[in-house]
Amino acid sequence: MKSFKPIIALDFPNEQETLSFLNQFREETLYVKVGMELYYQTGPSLIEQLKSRGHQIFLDLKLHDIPNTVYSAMKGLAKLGVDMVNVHAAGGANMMKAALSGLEEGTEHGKERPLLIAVTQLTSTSEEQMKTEQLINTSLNESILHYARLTFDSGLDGVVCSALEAKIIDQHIGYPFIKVTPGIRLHGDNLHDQKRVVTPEKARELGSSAIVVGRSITKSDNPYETYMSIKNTWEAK
Ligand SMILES: O=C(O)c1cc(=O)[nH]c(=O)n1[C@@H]1O[C@H](COP(=O)(O)O)[C@@H](O)[C@H]1O
Repeated sequence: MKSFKPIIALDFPNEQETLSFLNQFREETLYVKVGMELYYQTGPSLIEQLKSRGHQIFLDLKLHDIPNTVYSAMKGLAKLGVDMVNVHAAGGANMMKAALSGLEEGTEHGKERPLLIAVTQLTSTSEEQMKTEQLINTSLNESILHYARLTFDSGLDGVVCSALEAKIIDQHIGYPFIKVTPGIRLHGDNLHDQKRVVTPEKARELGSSAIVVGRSITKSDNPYETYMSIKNTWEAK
């Protein structure tokens, strides 16, 4: 199974804040996540800078549109040479297959295709919300497993879910299938927007392939030390 460093979510509003945050890490090469907040302000030029500093990149734009649009968008994103991208599994099997074709066709000859994963249920969603707002009348785990199966059958590399669901996915879906898990909180964190949360230790125990950590690092008093301590815990497998 591929092993990933903890992925730092660079949820910043501009390039300046992002680079000054990264400067604290000196020579350390990181796996970073660029999401909508940052990418919509900085676009491909920031991606180039991150690559030139040696960082690996998860470009988290969560595409969800008709298959043709997602195909064309992915074909363009493949040219950025990032390591991982994502879609929403709720877009359906045809959309996910179109995303994969776009990526395959857009990847430069001789280069590796970015990994493609699909969001199952956002980690900010509770079972109650899923039932009342999405009108999905199964358990949260059933819904996540259903989306994970659809993702696997569509040929993608893995899913985004909470580490709480990693085991059930492993039990029902063949390997290798990546479980990228945000919703990571440290003891003492005072952040309450995510609903399905676990600590890095617990995520490791539960079989997560990669943890995504944002504010617990970016808003900490000493981001470098917080990151290194999470990394040490994560790597003590
Ligand atoms: O796709 C994601 O990365 C994602 C999916 C999900 O279900 N939940 C989730 O929190 N994320 C992202 O993971 C990061 C979590 O940030 P923190 O809550 O600050 O650790 C954010 O950048 C979210 O956009």
